[in-house]
Amino acid sequence: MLCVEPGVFSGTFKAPPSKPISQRLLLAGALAEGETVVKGVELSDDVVAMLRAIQPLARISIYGGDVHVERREPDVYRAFNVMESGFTLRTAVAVYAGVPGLTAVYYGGTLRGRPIDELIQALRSLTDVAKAPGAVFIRGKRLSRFEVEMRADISSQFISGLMFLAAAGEGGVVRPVGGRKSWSFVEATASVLKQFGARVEVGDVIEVEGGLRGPGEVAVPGDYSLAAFLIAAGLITGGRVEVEGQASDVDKQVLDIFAAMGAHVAYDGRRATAWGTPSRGVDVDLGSNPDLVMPVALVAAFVEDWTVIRGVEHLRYKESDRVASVLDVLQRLGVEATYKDGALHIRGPPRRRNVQFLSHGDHRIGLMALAASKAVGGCLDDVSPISKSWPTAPLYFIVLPEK
Ligand SMILES: O=C(O)C1=C[C@@H](OP(=O)(O)O)[C@@H](O)[C@H](O)C1
Ligand SMILES: C=C(OP(=O)(O)O)C(=O)O
Repeated sequence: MLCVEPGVFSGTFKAPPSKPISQRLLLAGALAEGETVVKGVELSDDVVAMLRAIQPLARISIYGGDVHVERREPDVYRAFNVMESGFTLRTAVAVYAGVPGLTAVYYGGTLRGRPIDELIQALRSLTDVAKAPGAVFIRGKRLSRFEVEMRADISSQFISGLMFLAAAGEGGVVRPVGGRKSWSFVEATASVLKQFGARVEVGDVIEVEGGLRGPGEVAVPGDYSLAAFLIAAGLITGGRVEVEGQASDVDKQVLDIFAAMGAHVAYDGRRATAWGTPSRGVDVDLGSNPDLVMPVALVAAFVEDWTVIRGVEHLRYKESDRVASVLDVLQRLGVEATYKDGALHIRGPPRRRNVQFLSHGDHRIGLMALAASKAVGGCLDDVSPISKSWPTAPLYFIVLPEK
C-alpha cells in the first residue's frame, strides 16, 4: 500500500520518454539495414519486453538511455517473454511470421486475458501459428507481398503488427474492417516506418512497401499521455506544472483538452506549462487516443459540470477493463460517473477524502489514483503495475521520511 498526503502539486518535470515511440523505433531499428541509435529510452517493463523481442534479430548495446540496434542474421530458434506488453506481443507475433525459423512468444499477467486471436487468424492465411495458454508459436518463412483483412475495432496493434511485417519483407496491403479504434497509433506506426524509409499509405486500405533503412540517430519524444498525470495533479490541487520535452504527436492533444476545460496551458514545442482551475466540462471523442481517458477523466472529476468522453468501448481490452476501473476510481472519489453507449459521463466534484484506491493491476489506473490522492489524500493498494510504463512516477508523488 502506498499513501499520498494531499497538497499543492507544483514543479518542473522531464516528460517520460514515449513508450509507444520507443517501442516502434527499437523494432524498426532491429528490422532495418544499418545501425540505429535510439536516444533517451527509459527501461520500463514494456520497453524491456521489446528489447527481449528484438534480441534474436539484432545486436543491441545500451549506453545509459541510448540504445544502439543493428539487424543481424536471425537465430533459427527464438523464444522470449513479452510479459504484459500488448504492443510487443502483437507486433512480435506478426513480424516473426516473416522471419525463417521457429518462434515462441510467451506472455503473462493481465495480457493473458487480452485479445490476440483475431491477429493469429489473419496470420494463418500466411503461415502456421499455434496458441497455447500464455504462448504463441510461429513458423516463420520468407513471405511474398501479402494482402489481409484485419478487424480495426479491437486493437490497432493488430494492424501495426501487420504493417511492420509488410515493411520488413516484400510489402503488403492491410484492409481494416469495422470502426477504427486507437487510430492515432496506426498513424504513429506509419510515421516511424516512413522515418525508416518505407513507403506507407494510410487510406481506405493501408499499403506498405517493403525495405527499411536505419535513419542513424533518432530521439524519443515525451509521452504526454503519462505526463498528463503530472499536469492533472497540478490542475486539481491549484499548482503549476511545467513538463520539459517535445510532446509526441500521438497524445499531445491532451493539452488542448485541458485548455478547453478552462486551464491555462502554454506549449512552445519544447515545454508545456499548465496552471489554473479547470471549470468547464467538455464533450470529447477519445476513440483514437484511449490512453488520454484516464487523465481527462481525472480532471473532469474536479469540475462541477458534466464531461462526456466518447469512443471508449475498447478500453475494456486493456490491462484492466478500463471502463469499469475508471468508474471505480471516480466512484471511490464520490464523483457522479456512469457509462452508457460507449461514453463516460462524469460530474465532479469529489465528495470523499482519504480514499482507498485499487490499481486493478493497471499502470494507468494506478497513476490516476496517485494523482487523485494528491488532491484528496489517499492510498493505493499496489504500485507495482506502474513499472509497465513509467517506473519513476511514484517518486513524484511521495515524500520519503528523512532518517
Ligand atoms: O500501438 C500502441 O503503441 C498502443 C495502442 C493502443 O492500444 P490499442 O490499439 O490496443 O487500443 C494504446 O492504448 C496502447 O497504450 C499503445
Ligand atoms: C494498453 C497499453 O499498452 P499495451 O497495449 O502495449 O500493453 C497501455 O500502455 O496502456
